[in-house]
Amino acid sequence: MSSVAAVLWVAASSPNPDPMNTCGLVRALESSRALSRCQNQRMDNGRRKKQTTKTWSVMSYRRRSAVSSSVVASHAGEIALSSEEKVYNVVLRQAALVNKQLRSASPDLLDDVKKEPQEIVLPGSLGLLGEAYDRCGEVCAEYAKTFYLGTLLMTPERRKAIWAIYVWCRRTDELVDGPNASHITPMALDRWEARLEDLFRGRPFDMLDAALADTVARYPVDIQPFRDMIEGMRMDLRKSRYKNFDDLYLYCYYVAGTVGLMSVPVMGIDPKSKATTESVYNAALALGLANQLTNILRDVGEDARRGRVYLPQDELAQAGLSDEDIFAGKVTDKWRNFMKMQLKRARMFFDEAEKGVTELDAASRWPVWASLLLYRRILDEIEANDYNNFTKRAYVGKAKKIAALPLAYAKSVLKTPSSRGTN
Ligand SMILES: CC(C)=CCC/C(C)=C/CC/C(C)=C/CC/C(C)=C/[C@@H]1[C@@H](COP(=O)(O)OP(=O)(O)O)[C@]1(C)CC/C=C(\C)CC/C=C(\C)CCC=C(C)C
Ligand SMILES: [Mn+2]
Repeated sequence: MSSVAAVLWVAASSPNPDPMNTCGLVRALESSRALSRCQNQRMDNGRRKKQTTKTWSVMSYRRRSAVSSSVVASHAGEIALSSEEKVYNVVLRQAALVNKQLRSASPDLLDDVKKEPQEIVLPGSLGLLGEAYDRCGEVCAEYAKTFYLGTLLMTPERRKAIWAIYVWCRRTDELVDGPNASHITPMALDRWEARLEDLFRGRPFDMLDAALADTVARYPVDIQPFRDMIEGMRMDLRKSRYKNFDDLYLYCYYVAGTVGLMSVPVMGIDPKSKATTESVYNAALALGLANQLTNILRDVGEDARRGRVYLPQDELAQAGLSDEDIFAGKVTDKWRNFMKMQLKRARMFFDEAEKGVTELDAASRWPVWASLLLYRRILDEIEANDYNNFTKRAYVGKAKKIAALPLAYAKSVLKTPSSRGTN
């Protein structure tokens, strides 16, 4: 197994977007990923590849609720894929990449999984990769303290990789949500995507990209969810209304479901798990969707003040509501009833996600349970605010947050794959 050298080149004057202003001079890093490849192979050894069959529970809820059909017939009579089906193809692609890793008997399994052998070239002085990961950890600790603490339970290799993914997601979000958001154009997002393609080819642009380049070379992480998150940011630039849930589903997948698909290849699946790889990825997707739906329900007033209504227009109309009611911001019975339905759907996605957390590698379960419980609590707070999400921000207080942590820990140790069905 060869150790790999990597180059990180950064031009301070480059036109490339740099959401966290980390551009510096040309740097050189070297990484030896031989050891981690072996560890990585071990992590899923013993887990046999399983038959992939779709679990349709959330989808069937959507069918029952007649919010939108799964397959949409176009005017020309062609069958167009629904958002769920488009997204499901990405789930299958990611699950296939992981399964390919499981099947591979070669110690150089990742070179086998990835289409071409990875060589990250970082000219100049060597050995800065550790520094790059440390910086990712600092960013993570600064932006998401609880989550950062949770990652400390993971193995050092996995924790660093999750930090690198977190930082890339945060930087991507900052492009459209950060202080320079008003200057961001679709062209800037195209450049950000070109940087992404480069880092997946082992040509990172800066230090933080180099950490991610190293991560995606070590773990079976597909590029598509990353491309799709950028697509979500493009969507945010060009669109401020969602005609139905199918439309909203795609947006939620782009900006949050993708995070689940990026994270699980690093977090790992418990070798004792009897679940299919695909079902675990579906659960990861569901947690991202649940989080984003919750985010949308919490921020209705704030978004309206920015001229944005993420709630499905057809469902608003069915409830006898319109954008004007949202801009007026009055909590009426119509609004309460509408919100009850929205909360119910978000909770169904959380329920779907729970099935998958149990299947994760033991050390990864706690941070995921903590994030799930804390985010789901926001829905309870919306209820406690009598559905006033126009002027009150649903917030989980410190005491409730702290109380959720041991509960998350208990779930992560008591709900194990082998005791599934009994808990
Ligand atoms: C353990 C854990 C939570 C790991 C995920 C780590 C990770 C890579 C997080 C990246 C998050 C991020 C910066 C996303 C960018 C887009 C974004 C901001 C999405 C919203 C997050 C909430 O952030 P916030 O409340 O700060 O929102 P504002 O920016 O203020 O508007 C999202 C709502 C989505 C985040 C989505 C997740 C954390 C998905 C989690 C799913 C998994 C980790 C998969 C777990 C596996 C199973 C099997 C269930
Ligand atoms: Mn945001």
